Amino acid sequence: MTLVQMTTAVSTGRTIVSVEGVSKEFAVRGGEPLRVLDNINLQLREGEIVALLGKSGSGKSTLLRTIAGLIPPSDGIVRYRDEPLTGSNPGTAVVFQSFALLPWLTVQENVELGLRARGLDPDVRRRRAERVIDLIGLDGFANAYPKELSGGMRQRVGFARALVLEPEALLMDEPFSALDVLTAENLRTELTSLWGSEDFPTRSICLVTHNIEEAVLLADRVVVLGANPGRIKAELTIGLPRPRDRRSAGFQALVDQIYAELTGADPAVQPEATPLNRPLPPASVGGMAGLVELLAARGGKADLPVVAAELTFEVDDLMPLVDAAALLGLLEVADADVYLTAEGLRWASADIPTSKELFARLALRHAPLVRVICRALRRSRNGRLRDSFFRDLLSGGFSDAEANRQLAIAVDWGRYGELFDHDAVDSELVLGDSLVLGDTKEG
Ligand SMILES: Nc1ncnc2c1ncn2[C@@H]1O[C@H](COP(=O)(O)OP(=O)(O)OP(=O)(O)O)[C@@H](O)[C@H]1O
Repeated sequence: MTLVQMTTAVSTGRTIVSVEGVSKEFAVRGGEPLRVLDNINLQLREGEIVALLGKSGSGKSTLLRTIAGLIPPSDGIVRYRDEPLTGSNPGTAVVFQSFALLPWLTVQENVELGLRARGLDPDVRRRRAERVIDLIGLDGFANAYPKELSGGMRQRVGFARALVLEPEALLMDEPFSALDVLTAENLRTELTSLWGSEDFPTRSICLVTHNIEEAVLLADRVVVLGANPGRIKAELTIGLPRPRDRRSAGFQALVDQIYAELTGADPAVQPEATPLNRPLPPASVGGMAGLVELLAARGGKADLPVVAAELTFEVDDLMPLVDAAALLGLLEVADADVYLTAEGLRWASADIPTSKELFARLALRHAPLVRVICRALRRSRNGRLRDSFFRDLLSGGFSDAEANRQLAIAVDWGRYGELFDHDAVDSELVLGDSLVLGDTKEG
């Protein structure tokens, strides 16, 4: 782990939650357990906002749920105010990405829900809920039902429902990511000003995000998790004064530095690549081609935050494309710069048949799921296999939605390389006629 002190030290307040040597494994149907968290040590202290940042699948949500006491660690201990947890964490409340509101209850009833579970008197419940509804800008909506509210207002209810419990530590799992850009930005700003106000009961916030800018905007400390299994790769103190200016040089330097931490290979972990431990980043061939062309037009090298800003995207929006192209060996990442490799340069200037052939070779070499599908199809009787066969294999390590997504990405890549295609009528994958398939080494 690297420890990077950026500016002044932040709060040295008392520890509210302490995560000590926590590991978490999930059982996998018919396979080795999946180790999602590995020896995590982390403290949430009074007076600080901590952002947990990491790529998809690095175990951020699992860590948050472990801190909340919603799932027990396989190893290690989580303490609230020095006491080991025996169930849900009494000092925390969680805001979820999906809002998780009960549609048949009004705003007021949704907000009161957690207080009801704590057995509070109805009058006390009502008064506390009204106060929070007011605080979070929902006054006038107490009797509305969730379906009558916009996404931003629904997430306000999500916040109110957590805050009414007056948690010492507020845990938030990508609370802004289901909102449109402007609404998300407004809510972030409001959260910052609530955090600075005297009547805000919460002493510490732990925010899960995969958005680097959001982490730098909000947090006092950013904890970067690496994947397979999730380990703390780096910890950065963000000492920029609030309110923070995304365009300032200091802000951008931190974004660059965290980007480098996030994409840098973790030398301690070199697992054998399989479809389950090396998922395909969600990027289409067209998207990768666009990125590679853009880099080629700049002489094969670019600073990612600059490219993102020019495209009016955030760096995080480009990351799946960058990850996918890096996985295939089309580009390399060093610090915040991306460079086309020799293969990347060839691909950028190839005619279509050459481009397809090169892509097929790279996908077979570097994309485990593409390789596994090709191998199975070549060994099948007639070059065809039901898609549910692969979906079932993937569901050993992924949710159903993620298994479908992995298969869809593999089909997009396989189709472009003419390695295989999907026959939607018969729900089968069908071996393609790429010349590359004749190369026994790759098959
Ligand atoms: N209950 C579970 N059973 C089995 N595997 C699980 C379970 N919960 C999470 N996982 C697996 O653990 C890994 C980490 O998941 P987690 O949701 O914690 O990651 P994350 O970093 O929050 O990802 P994202 O940014 O995509 O939400 C994933 O491979 C996921 O499929």
